[in-house]
Formats: sequence, C-alpha cells, structure tokens
Amino acid sequence: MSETKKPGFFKRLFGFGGAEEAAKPPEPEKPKAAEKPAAKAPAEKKPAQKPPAAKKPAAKKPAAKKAAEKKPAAKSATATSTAEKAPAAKTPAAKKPAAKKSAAKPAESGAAKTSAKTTSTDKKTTVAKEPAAKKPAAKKTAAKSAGKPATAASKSSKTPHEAEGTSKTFEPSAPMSADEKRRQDKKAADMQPETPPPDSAPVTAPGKERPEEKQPSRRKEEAPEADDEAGPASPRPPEPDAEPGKDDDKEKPEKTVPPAGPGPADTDEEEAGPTAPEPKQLKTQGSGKKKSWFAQLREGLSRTSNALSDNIASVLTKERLDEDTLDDLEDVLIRADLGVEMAERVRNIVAKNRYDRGATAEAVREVLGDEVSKVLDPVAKPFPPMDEKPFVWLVVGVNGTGKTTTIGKLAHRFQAQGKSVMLAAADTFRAAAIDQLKIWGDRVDAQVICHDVGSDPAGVAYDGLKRAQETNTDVLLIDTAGRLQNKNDLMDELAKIVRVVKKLEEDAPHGVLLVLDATTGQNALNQVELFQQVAGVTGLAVTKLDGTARGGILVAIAERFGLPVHAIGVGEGIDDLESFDAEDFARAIAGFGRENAKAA
Ligand SMILES: Nc1nc2c(ncn2[C@@H]2O[C@H](COP(=O)(O)OP(=O)(O)OP(=O)(O)O)[C@@H](O)[C@H]2O)c(=O)[nH]1
Repeated sequence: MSETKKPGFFKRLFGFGGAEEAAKPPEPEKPKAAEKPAAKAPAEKKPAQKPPAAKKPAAKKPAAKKAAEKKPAAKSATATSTAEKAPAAKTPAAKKPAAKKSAAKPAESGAAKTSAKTTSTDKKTTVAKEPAAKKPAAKKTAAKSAGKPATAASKSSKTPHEAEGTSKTFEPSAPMSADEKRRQDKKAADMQPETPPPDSAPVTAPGKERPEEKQPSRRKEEAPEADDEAGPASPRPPEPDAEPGKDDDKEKPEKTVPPAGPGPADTDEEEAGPTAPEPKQLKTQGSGKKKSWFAQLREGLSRTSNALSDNIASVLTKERLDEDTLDDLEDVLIRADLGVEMAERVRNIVAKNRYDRGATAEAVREVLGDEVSKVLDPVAKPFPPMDEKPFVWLVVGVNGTGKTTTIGKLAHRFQAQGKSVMLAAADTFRAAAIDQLKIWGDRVDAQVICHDVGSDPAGVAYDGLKRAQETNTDVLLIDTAGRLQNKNDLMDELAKIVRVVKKLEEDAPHGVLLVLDATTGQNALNQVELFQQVAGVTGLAVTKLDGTARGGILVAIAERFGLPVHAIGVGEGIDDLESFDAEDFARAIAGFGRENAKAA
C-alpha cells in the first residue's frame, strides 16, 4: 500500500486541530498544563477504596443531577425541503472487465478508480473489487454550563469555513508586474502543501454542522427482494440540520487534515457529483514505528486527562475538604463528561475517606481511575467470534462519526485474523460516501458492493449479502447512512435493510455496531438511545478518542447503557482501531501511566 503520510503527522505537527484549533474559542476547562508525569503510582496505593459499590449517592442536589443529565436539547428536525425526485442521470455501470486495481494507489482520483472497477453481479450492482483473497496478514452544574466547554452556541454558529479557518487564497491587491506575479504565484504554490486547495472539499471535524445541502438526485430503486416490502424506501430527506450527533454539544474541530477525505462537512461534494474524495492519509501499516497501544491511548486521551487533572488540582486547594470543595470536585467530573453517577460516586468516596485529612489531586485521581475501571470492565468486550458465515455487521451511526473509516479499519483487522471480508456501500446518500468505501476497499483489498448514489440502501445490503454468500466470504460489513431527517426515516431505512437481509439469512444481521464520535460529548448518549431503538445495537465502537477533551463520555455511556464496547478509534490510520481495555482506559483518563508497562 502506498499510503504516503501518516494522518497523525499533521495532527502532531499542528497540535490537535492545527488551524482549526487556533480558530476555536478557548475552552474553559483547560489551563494548558504540561502533561502530568506518567506512571505515578501513589505510594499508599488505593487507600480504602472499597466503596459501598452500589451505594446510592447521597440524595443531595437532585436538581443539579437533573440539570446535568438533561440532554443538550437535541435540535428538532427542521429540514423542510423534500427529497428530489430527479431520476439520476446515471448510466448503470456497464459490465466491465475485471480490472482489479492496485490497492497501492489510494491517491488516485476516485472517479478514475470508480470507472476502473469491476462490475456487476446484478443489473445495477457494482462490484468494486474482485473478491479479496484471504490474506492472513499481516447539576448544579451542568449547570455550570456556563463553565462548560465553550462548546455549543459559539461553535454551532460557525459556518464550516469559519470553523475551519483554512481556506486561504492569494489575491494580489493591486496590479503587479509579471515578475511580481510570478513570485506571488510561486509563493502560493510553495505553501500549497500546507493549505488545502481552495476548491477542495473542506475538511473539518466530523459531525460538524453544515449548511443545508442539496439533495442528490435519487433514483427510485428497490431492493430486489424488497418490492413487497413496505413500499419504496421513503424518499431521502435532505441533510438534516438536526442530527443527533451534530449539534451544540459537538466539541470543536479536533483536527484538519489538509488533503482530506470526505469529512462530514464536505458541503460541495453532493453537487460535485460522484467525485471520489481525496483519500485520507492513513498511517501505513508497518510504516514507521507504531506506538504501543497504551502509549497511543495515553497520548490520545491526554487532552481529556490533562484537563481533568488540572481541574481536579485546581479545586483541591484547601487543607481540608469541605462541602464546597467536594461540590466543585463533582462539577469538574461532570464537566469532563464522566456522567453524574460517576461524579457522585467519586465525590462520596473522596468525602468518606479523606474528609478529615484533605485530599491530594493524585489520591482523587486514584479513586477516579478505580471507579472508571469498575464501570468499564464489564463492557470491554472483544468482537464476538463471528462463526456464522458470512457474519453480517450492520454498521450504524450518525454521519461523520467515523463509520466508513471504522469499517475500513475493521476489514483490515478481520483480514489479519485470516477472514475474508466484503463491504457493502449502503450509505447511498452521497457519491463521496460510496467512493470513500471503495477507497477503503482498495486499501484493504476487499470487495465492495455498491449501487448508484441515491439508490435503495436495502438493495445494496441485499446484493452484498448475496454476493458474500456466493463467494463464501467470512464477514460482510454494511455501511449505512446516518444522515436521515428524523427518527422515522432512520427507522424505516434501517428496518428495511434488516428485513431484506433476513430474506437471505434469517439471523442476519448478526451484529449491529454503533459507531460513536467521542468528541460529541453528551450527544453521544442521545445517539445510543436513538440507535438502540431503531436498530437494536449490539456493540459500540467509539472513535476519535485521540485528541478529544471529552473522552469521559465513554464512561457515561458504559454506565448508562452497559453495551459492549468492542473497539475504540484513536486516529485515522488503518491501524488506529484498538480493542478496548478497561483498565488501560481508566488509567489513561485518570492521568496515570501504566504500571509495569513496556508501553510509552
Ligand atoms: N482523529 C480521528 N479521526 C477519525 C477517527 N475515525 C474516523 N475519523 C475521521 O472522521 C471523519 C469522518 O469519518 P467517516 O468514516 O467518513 O465517517 P462516516 O460516519 O462514515 O461519515 P458519513 O459518510 O458522512 O456518514 C474522517 O475524516 C475520518 O478520517 C478516529 O478514530 N480518530
């Protein structure tokens, strides 16, 4: 594979977020402190940390609790325009000879790639790749929302471009001589690598709000076996303004990767037609020295843990703990998205054990680490064995959370376990989404089943499963769109996919993986709730834990829903998907190094 740059490069080069970071409003939570010294296991380890485990936290501050739990008002679905009915002016992919492309060219334009794809099992189905050969491979508080990260309003009011702060053009202000002009042009050209081309799709933090988009023309196309289903798929609504995952709670853009793939804010892509996005810059597997898992996690969560550690230290200024200090501590924990239950528990333990003596920040972090670990331990579960063949994963989630990327990473991971993998592009909303999956298919050398943009997602899922059965493929990963206008549309679409695949395989889908973006903070809780209702989620993958200050949300999710967390995303690279280790995560978030680690 020829992924050229590591995605983390720009991130590390610019710090988290680069230009975007600079452009965003200051976060209250962070007096930027140097990273805490790692691995400081307190000498007197875990003093009497045996809290009455299920002890109901003191019934104090009910109002506060409510306030904190109150969800950031999910925006109501407001988009009004109706789906366009323009018949897609596409020509069904003609049967083309198999032209398996080298996966080593991710940088090729997707359009070119697309045209080179092998096609056609069925009329409209495009098989983007020959079957991949098996390759063993390699409350009062939230209340304090005033103090809450300057998230919401200020951010959401930004246009993508404002938020990105990236588009730079070079315009001479006055007529210039030819020489000057040449010099200017050269200068501009020299800067190009660091500056996204002005006409490239802006890449912003996923899930960001974007202006209303034009609906891609949608051809009515039904799943082959779905005609007797609940009628044609409801016409696609326009891009909603009010998706569960993209409102005020969204953390500021974490990063801007210069030439980037189809981020969620790629406003122009729909209109631009099926032009493949620039491939994301992936961390090439095996290239460079890969950090240990814990080091990567610790680094990724450093924003969360640094902010938390600093804030904990800042409230523990008195010699003795008093109620005010404990309240402040609780607030700090709630603001870190850890959840009210966790915050209260830690508060109570600290109060119980340390009240008369005062508490050090380190001791509090010890308590926190232990408690977080207890909550996460039961949900840290690897992927199931996937004995069924093909094992069908329906991958769901709000747009921009990292579904497609996670699918690519998973394909790579499953292949490394000796499984053959097929991908189905049932996110037919955007051409770019389909192309993005194809690019991933190329990278991991997996067959991609796709139809045209605007076609019926259930049809794609059906064809994907059929093809996976025919080719004896081990795992089928179905990408879906999460950009539906409202819950009913979402429910209809996902329900139809499920009905249709069940016609071929009664037990399918065998797993429903919800991909959550950790940077969305509390909104992730709403998303779990919604997708649990509409799709029966069986497990979670939590992405973008690298560089977010809101990693605590995973704890709140675990505490509230108890759903298995199969994997976490800690970067954009193909290898940046890790199994979830509760203790490692707990220690990283509490700002400790890992004892006995060969890590770091
Ligand atoms: N830093 C970081 N970025 C990630 C991670 N996972 C995905 N991304 C990036 O998030 C952006 C959105 O990812 P996608 O895979 O396109 O998300 P999606 O849910 O498929 O989006 P739609 O196709 O719009 O529904 C891309 O720029 C990814 O590279 C992660 O774990 N860490």
